[in-house]
Amino acid sequence: MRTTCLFDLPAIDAALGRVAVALNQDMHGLSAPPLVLVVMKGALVTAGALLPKLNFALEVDYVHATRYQHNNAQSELMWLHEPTAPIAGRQVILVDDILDEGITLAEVANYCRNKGAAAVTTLVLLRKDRSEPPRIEADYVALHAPDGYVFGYGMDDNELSRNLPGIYVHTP
Ligand SMILES: O=P(O)(O)OC[C@H]1O[C@H](OP(=O)(O)OP(=O)(O)O)[C@H](O)[C@@H]1O
Ligand SMILES: Nc1nc2[nH]cnc2c(=O)[nH]1
Repeated sequence: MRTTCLFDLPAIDAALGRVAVALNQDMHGLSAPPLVLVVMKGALVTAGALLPKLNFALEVDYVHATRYQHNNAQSELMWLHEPTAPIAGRQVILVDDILDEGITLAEVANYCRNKGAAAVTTLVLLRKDRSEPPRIEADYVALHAPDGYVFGYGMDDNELSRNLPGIYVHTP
């Protein structure tokens, strides 16, 4: 099996730059700093690259929720860490690495709404273009990829390869 690079670092950085410009415009002039919630672990690298491109006052916290083991989706989302920052009444910006079936992002967004978030905005590095639509669409999408398991730039391949400097797929 070979490994093929879908997006290298300059392509990812340029795409994150484009969504940052849009987010900066949309969040300009808010009355209170929004809460950026990073969905661990996959969004760690995306958040690290995105945050310095944002030019408005914001607070950062994280949620750790997972539903993929050994590259396969489980039906249940497992919550490993809930955010500690206050959510009620705030604008929340969810940052995740990948939107696949959309179950993770939909459940985390619902969690925030149930905690009383004033608004929930979603941003993903990569939207996987599957035949079935995801449960939720992201408000900001940096890149699109065809269906197939991707890894690198925070995304794991059986828990490895999150450190790869690009987004990759296995090809026969
Ligand atoms: O749209 P979905 O089909 O729900 O999949 C997307 C989720 O899957 C990955 O997380 P994973 O559960 O693999 O945990 P990880 O972030 O620790 O890798 C990814 O980081 C997203 O959060
Ligand atoms: N690493 C990784 N995690 C995912 N979570 C949902 N889809 C994927 C994928 O293609 N790769």
